[in-house]
Amino acid sequence: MEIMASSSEKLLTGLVAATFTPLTEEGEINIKEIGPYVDYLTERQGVTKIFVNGTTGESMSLTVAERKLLAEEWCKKAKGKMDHVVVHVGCMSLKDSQDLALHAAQIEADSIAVISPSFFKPKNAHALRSYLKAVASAAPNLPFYYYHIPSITGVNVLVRDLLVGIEEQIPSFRGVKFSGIDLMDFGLSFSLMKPNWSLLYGVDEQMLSGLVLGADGAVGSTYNYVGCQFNKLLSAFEKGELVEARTIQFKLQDFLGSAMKLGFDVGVNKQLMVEVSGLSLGPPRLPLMPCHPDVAVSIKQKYKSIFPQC
Ligand SMILES: CC(=O)N[C@@H]([C@@H](O)[C@H](O)[C@H](O)CO)[C@@H](O)CC(=O)C(=O)O
Repeated sequence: MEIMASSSEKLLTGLVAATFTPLTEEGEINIKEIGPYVDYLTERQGVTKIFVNGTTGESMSLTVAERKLLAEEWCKKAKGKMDHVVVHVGCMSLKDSQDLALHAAQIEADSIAVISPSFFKPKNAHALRSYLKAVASAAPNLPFYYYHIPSITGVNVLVRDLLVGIEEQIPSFRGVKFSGIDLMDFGLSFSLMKPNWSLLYGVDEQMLSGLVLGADGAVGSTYNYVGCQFNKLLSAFEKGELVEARTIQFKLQDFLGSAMKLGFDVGVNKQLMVEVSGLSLGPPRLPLMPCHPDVAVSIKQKYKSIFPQC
């Protein structure tokens, strides 16, 4: 079995934006918007790590060919400007995931992440580990992350159960993107962590709680447009300035609380990114519905009142 050279490998830490997928108004991939998107994140938000083709990127609504095109363009445009590109390669079919994992290695992505299949669900940690191992084997030299998001997949295998012995099954395993709200599972997972793994938290409105428990960083959709504030939260936390860190966290909770009352979902979130960044990202793909203009305007007003400097 091939073992990764790990001496030069950096831990995945800090803020990682889960990117939206730019589409044209007709619903095709809008590849030309990716360059400006990378510049917006690095120059305006101070975000230099991205998680592409994930939930926010509507990966499960895209074809394998579209996902390859996107992954390739994100890697190309991020080169020399960003520090890390994680390509999410999870699919319903193991073969598709293996194909995408191999492709991610060929285009020199920094790492891959895999969500659990959710039509036929793994029944337990052993089944999920076996599935992840089969995907990872297609790209054995790429750092590999499990993407835990039970609210969407309906797969409730505890991360602390999944991690048991996983390094023997998947030598390229490097950690978890934990987009769940079970902070006990998150906390107990740390006892199984290896020094070269990262545990990244994925519920933006509770990021500070994740940090308090030991999160190495955070992956989320809102870091696309409030990354500048959340970098401040991270540095306040690192300096032990908890009051400042809480103040920023409460602001995001205030903002998202209002957005949720208006039906916040990936479609609304995407439109908000359009309004805030000026990028042309198009509508979401069906079955997600485009955001009603009045909703976007009202959420943007709230956004501007809370985050005037972003
Ligand atoms: C369910 C969901 O979409 N969760 C988001 C969060 O960033 C979420 O949008 C945020 O916490 C607001 O609820 C991320 O965890 C998803 C994500 O990182 C991804 O797009 O892969």
